[in-house]
Amino acid sequence: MSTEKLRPLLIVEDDPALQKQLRWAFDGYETLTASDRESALVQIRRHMPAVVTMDLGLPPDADSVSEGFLLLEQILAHAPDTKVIVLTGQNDRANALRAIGLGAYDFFSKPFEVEMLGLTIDRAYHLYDLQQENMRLQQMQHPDVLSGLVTRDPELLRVCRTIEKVAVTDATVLLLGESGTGKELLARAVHESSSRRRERFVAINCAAIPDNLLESELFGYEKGAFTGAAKTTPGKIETANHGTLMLDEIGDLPHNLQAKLLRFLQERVIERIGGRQEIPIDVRIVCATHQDLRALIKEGRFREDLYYRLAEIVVNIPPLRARQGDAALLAHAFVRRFAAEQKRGSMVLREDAVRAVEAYAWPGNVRELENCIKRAVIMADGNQITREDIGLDEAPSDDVVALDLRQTRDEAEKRVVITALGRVDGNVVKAAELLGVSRPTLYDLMHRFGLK
Ligand SMILES: Nc1ncnc2c1ncn2[C@@H]1O[C@H](COP(=O)(O)OP(=O)(O)OP(=O)(O)O)[C@@H](O)[C@H]1O
Repeated sequence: MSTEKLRPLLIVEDDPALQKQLRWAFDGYETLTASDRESALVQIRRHMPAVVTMDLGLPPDADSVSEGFLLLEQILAHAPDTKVIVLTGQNDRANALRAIGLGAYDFFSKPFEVEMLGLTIDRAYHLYDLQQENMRLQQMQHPDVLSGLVTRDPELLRVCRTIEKVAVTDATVLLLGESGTGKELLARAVHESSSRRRERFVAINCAAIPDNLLESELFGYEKGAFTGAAKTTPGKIETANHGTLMLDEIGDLPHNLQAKLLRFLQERVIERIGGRQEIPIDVRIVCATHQDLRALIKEGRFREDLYYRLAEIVVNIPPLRARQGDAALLAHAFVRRFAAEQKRGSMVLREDAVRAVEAYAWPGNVRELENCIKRAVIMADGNQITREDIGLDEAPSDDVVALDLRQTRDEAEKRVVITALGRVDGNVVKAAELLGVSRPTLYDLMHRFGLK
């Protein structure tokens, strides 16, 4: 049996018989079905299918095409690269052309030949793949937007690859990580790598604004909506229209605004405070928090339904202390950057400073390290930055990773030899077999390590 994963194909069709026929005909794809607009949008958000076939006449009023057109617009607003193939009624050329005008990929009038539809679907996937590949190549030509991010940690490098992949979709991204780990840096990277990069990136910190002002900050207000509302003012959501909105510290969003944000995410329209007009907004949401949202949900402080809307893609950013080798790497990079900014010529970190940086736990993560190095560059007398300039305690020697390869290897070998001898109760013949070395070699090793 082939283990290759089938590609998702969404079939939006309210007639169960036709739905079944299409599923059966296109079993080379992972067919997903939806019989109305709401469930189709759920499938789109969840699976991001490259190709969708949709009936224009959908419930509640299957005789009209209004739901179908609304769905078409919503699919293309959410995932503009999706290839939507519209199925119209007989002799319904006007609606077919209108659908194409709105961005549909192709249309078929019912009744249609399933084989023809199949060919069109295959071609749509092919075109989609070409366009994605093209976009990827273009991005390679425009240097990596993550190039400002310094890391060699495998976990964070994986995060970067995820960011690059999801950036080109319109999926909502939830960044989880301690304060100062680089959440805003990655949120900007999502924006810069997306097709929205020429539009605005707007960030709002939900924890930094008093609850009573947050609603007007987010949704804006009309002139006269409350005392002091001297003129109509758009909120951050509206300001970010067509671009990316970063909701930082989303875990601190008060309950009433959680409900309001959820409504916005479902309907993608806002009403300014004191306003009556619904304003459609097309914005990509990236949110971030250092809090454990699942724990907040259990405590009843965060809405579960909102969590699932926001957590389409969840990215966990490791704290600096868990990233291997990153503290020293970043410290060197920051020295270069701040020395250039302060016009201090070339500056270097002395060995004792590097050891201190490696040994410290950095509870404030990269931001703390950045501030610390900036201060040290200003404070250092010569062009060498010492541990004292950095203001960290002397590194306790056993906390520092030994960088001597021979010593590390010796220690590891000694540990393994001792373990092997212990396991076979000191029998050298058996221990040599266990270790896969000859008896004389084992005697040599035991001699070297002073083992009897
Ligand atoms: N890997 C990295 N390479 C280079 N600079 C970094 C890296 N990570 C973070 N920074 C820098 O560290 C500082 C803090 O990062 P950022 O503001 O993105 O963190 P944050 O997680 O959003 O913090 P908070 O939760 O407190 O808002 C910024 O100046 C950012 O440019």
